Amino acid sequence: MLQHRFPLSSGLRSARPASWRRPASRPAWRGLPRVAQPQRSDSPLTLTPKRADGPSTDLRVILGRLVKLALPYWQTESSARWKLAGVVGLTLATTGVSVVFNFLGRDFFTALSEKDEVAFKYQLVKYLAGFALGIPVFVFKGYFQSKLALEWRQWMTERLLSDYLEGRTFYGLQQSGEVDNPDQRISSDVATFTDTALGLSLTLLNAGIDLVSFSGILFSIYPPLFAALIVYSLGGTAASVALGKNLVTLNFTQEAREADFRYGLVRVRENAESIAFYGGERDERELLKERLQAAVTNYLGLLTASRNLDFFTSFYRYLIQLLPAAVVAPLFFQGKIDFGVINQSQSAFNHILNDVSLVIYQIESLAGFSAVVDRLGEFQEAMTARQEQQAKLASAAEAGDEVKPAAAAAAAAAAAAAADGGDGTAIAVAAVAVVPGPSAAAAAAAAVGGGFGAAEALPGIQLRLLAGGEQGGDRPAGRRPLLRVHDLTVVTPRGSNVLLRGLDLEVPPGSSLLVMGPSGAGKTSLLRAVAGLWSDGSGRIELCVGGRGEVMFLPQRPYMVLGTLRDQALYPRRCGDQGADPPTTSSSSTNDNGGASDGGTHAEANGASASSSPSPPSSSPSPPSSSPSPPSSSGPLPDDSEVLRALEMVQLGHLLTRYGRQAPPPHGATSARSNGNGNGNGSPPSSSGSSSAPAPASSSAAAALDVVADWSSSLSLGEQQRLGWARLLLARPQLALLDEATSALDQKTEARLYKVLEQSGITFISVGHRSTLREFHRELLQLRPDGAGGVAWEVRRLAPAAEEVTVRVAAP
Ligand SMILES: Nc1ncnc2c1ncn2[C@@H]1O[C@H](COP(=O)(O)OP(=O)(O)OP(=O)(O)O)[C@@H](O)[C@H]1O
Repeated sequence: MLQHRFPLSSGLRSARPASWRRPASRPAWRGLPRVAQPQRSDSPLTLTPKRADGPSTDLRVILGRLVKLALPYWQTESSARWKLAGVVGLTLATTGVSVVFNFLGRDFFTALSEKDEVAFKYQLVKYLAGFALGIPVFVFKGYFQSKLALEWRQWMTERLLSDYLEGRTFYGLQQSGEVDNPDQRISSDVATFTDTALGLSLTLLNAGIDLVSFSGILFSIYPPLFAALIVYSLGGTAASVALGKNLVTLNFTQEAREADFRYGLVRVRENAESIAFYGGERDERELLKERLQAAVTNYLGLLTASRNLDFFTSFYRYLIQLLPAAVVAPLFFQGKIDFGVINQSQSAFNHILNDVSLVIYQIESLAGFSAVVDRLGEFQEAMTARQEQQAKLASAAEAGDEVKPAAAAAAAAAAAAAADGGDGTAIAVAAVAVVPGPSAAAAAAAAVGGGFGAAEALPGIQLRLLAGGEQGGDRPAGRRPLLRVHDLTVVTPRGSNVLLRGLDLEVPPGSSLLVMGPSGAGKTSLLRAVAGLWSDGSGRIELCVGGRGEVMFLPQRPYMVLGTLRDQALYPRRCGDQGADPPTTSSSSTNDNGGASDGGTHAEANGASASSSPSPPSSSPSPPSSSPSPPSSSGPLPDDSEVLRALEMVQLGHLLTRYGRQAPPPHGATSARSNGNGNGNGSPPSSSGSSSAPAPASSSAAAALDVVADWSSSLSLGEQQRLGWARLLLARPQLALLDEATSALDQKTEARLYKVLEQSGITFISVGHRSTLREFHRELLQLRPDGAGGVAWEVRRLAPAAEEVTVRVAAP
């Protein structure tokens, strides 16, 4: 008899790696890949801290997550609803075809038993015709179902991706370690989810209709047989649910262990050179073996649990095989039914058994599926919580809420006290507040107790992106600070350690600030806070720039993207979305400070520090005439001539020669984006690209821009740093944050790069250890241990050297 039931698996699943699948011979396995639980945080294999509980086994939680994950696609996409209706129609048709086959089979076997050759031939033809018409229904149903699942998967993956990459959620999740292996969840778990959710829903629907159709048939043949079947299958279902319960946890764990193993291999690939230099192969092998062992051990547990369940399901399945024939046979012997009816009852019986025993046969698939639902639900909830938290901070910043007035008042009092003490050098003083108030109390506790857990009461750092007129009160445009830091306390993620406390700072447009201090003092963390990456702590950071794209960060080891040399130079402007997405800001508007340097004077007293910043030195440069003033980070993409010029300016011309030789033959012009410009006069690249009279870019140099290589391993660190500087010159943000961005360069190159940067009019803040950096900056923020486990800070004016003066200093 034709078996009409199609398994849940589809083409999608077969595209996934086959590792850890159960042996194909095992009958109960319907192909769902194993899904695992997050590891306990005490596991030596844990890459990031993970939640301490396991997967949820609460049916209500799982169902709630299932609905939240599944509904949006069908609610949003009307075309998907139509397609689903089509697939449901085909599913119903398969049941209809099954019923027809059931009757065809009855007549076929009856004709056979009656030795009626003519009737037999006729029934045979009818049966074959039924195959010809019915089988395509099954095939098309499977095809369209898989196609719809694939479309759903694409939609859902794109949605998760945009949530993940929006508002730097990916960074926050990585820092907090809330969810393990997000990559696995986005790629493999979504595929499993859509594939199974659709397959399972249709299977359930099919089973329901099937049950109704064949119950009628079986009931009409022999009601006691029908009743026995229902009792048998319901009892079996209850037993299999009890036996298969721990499969959810085992599946959950398996997925995480496999992801950890894979991630270990990826790290070896990404850090091949360092590992080779260290000769760390043995350690890597041991680590990978440990991870493999963890996956194998869990899988053995999974196999054992499946084996035990299989004992039950196999007995259940095979025990019942003879029952219908045995029960109905007496009726045949009594001549009450034809022989074909025995076959028909067997077929109907199997159908109903499959329908009612769905849970038993699919228990392992269901266990895997609920683990997937749990992982994806948890992931989505973590992203939503993070985005809500960011939105709250942004709206608090927008409302201009004063987060800690008590602390500010205390700081002002401390400032006054220090001024009374009068040591003659302190123009402004900031202090850790010592009056009651959540953040003040936490900061004070941190100062005394080393900071662990102390930051929990801090309300978070407010980062505001201001319109030009908002900041600086009645100060004229162009004299308002580009960056203003007010009473800032920075705390490491999860509040484990308080770093800077009560920092007050102003950076005027066109100015430059050098941040120095011992390793671990919190220099990079300050930049993270300014860039909006860290929001744990308290205080306010105001950026008077045109958008988030107007702040650019240059790390010590620049990120090398996959792609061409041009892609490297233009990163992250390739997609033309710069300036968008300012999630942590209160307002996004054009800044009237622009990139122009006016030597902005800051004499404003702020609430916390009674500051009276002196004017920046008179030597502060006006933007050089060769350097176009407005920032272009939101302008059109630089063309090839500008890219070439920027690379020349950061002394990477040799790359153009080297890669120009390897470049593929030019296609038409040098490049679609090339305009043949390139003046090579050493001026910063112009966003207009037409104001200068450039020499034509050599075609081989321009062709070098199309070369694709593994840039992070084929360029030296110094070259990568210079490429980072080229990015900066091309993006021309209003504010650049440079974190030891010249550490791998010789002093001559470093001096040249800073000169070009200063000429460009970009305001910059550098973090560094070399004393030679002082000559390229106007102010210095010096961090040093305060002797009580915290960090004291001091702001000094640097140039001209003879007039160096302390501008602000933290109170002891
Ligand atoms: N993601 C993190 N989670 C917890 N602590 C962190 C994290 N990142 C940094 N820290 C800690 O915060 C402190 C300050 O780090 P930061 O990178 O700001 O120091 P730094 O002054 O830039 O040091 P260096 O000069 O060595 O680069 C260090 O003690 C560091 O261990």
